[in-house]
Amino acid sequence: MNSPLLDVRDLHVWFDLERGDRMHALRGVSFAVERGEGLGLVGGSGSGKTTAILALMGLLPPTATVSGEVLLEGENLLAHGEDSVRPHRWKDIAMVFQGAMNAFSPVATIGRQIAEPMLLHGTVTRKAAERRVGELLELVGIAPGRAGRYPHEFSGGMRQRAAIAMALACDPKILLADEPTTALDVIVQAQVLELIERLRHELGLAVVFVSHDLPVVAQVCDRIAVMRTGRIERLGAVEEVLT
Ligand SMILES: Nc1ncnc2c1ncn2[C@@H]1O[C@H](COP(=O)(O)OP(=O)(O)OP(=O)(O)O)[C@@H](O)[C@H]1O
Repeated sequence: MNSPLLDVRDLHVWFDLERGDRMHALRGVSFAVERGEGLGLVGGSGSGKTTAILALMGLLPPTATVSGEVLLEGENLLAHGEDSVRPHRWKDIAMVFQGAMNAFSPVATIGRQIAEPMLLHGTVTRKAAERRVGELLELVGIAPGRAGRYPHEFSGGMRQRAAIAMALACDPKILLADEPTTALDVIVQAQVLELIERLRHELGLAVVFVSHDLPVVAQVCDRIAVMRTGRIERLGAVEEVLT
């Protein structure tokens, strides 16, 4: 009964390259994440961190072949391709993309961009979406009144908070955050880390925190997985891995 929230088993990813070559990017990755837990995924450039979390979201490009199991509360998101993952994407498992703070369109307000996915799903009225945007902004420490502002009126740290708010729109159980503090200065980075920490505690949100920066990850995670060339080389409590 006590199964983990997320249980990743023997995950492999191959990318088709030109001339029929294939690149074996993930080579049997296994890890579990408990409810409310913070797991850090660290490793150098090209070690497979982004590939791993895109595989969990079912968002790899069509050139990718995936094998293994991604069990979310016991249900395998890889069982039947897109049909298996679609009902859970954003609703149960959500992601903040690398560089998300720079991914907002310059021509629409932050509030509209956060509301857009909710309106597209057609599950909420415009009024309810507006209310939810206000709640989400408040949750990440942005005054709801700022929903009508444009991205260029926000600092980098605020745009990153807004990107996190957007990922939380459907109240997921687990958030995958790809380098959420890279490109922020040290003080703002600390504020975003603090936010993620608070969300974990307030919402009982599990977080997979992807970074190349071990000390940063150590601040907000319970356990750390160290990746190298498509494999998890070490996995353990923060103190264990740091020593
Ligand atoms: N679409 C793709 N087609 C071919 N190879 C890819 C593709 N995406 C990633 N790769 C390769 O897979 C390996 C893992 O890349 P990935 O982006 O997951 O690493 P990463 O650990 O997230 O690195 P970074 O910290 O630089 O983002 C790399 O060798 C990369 O070149």
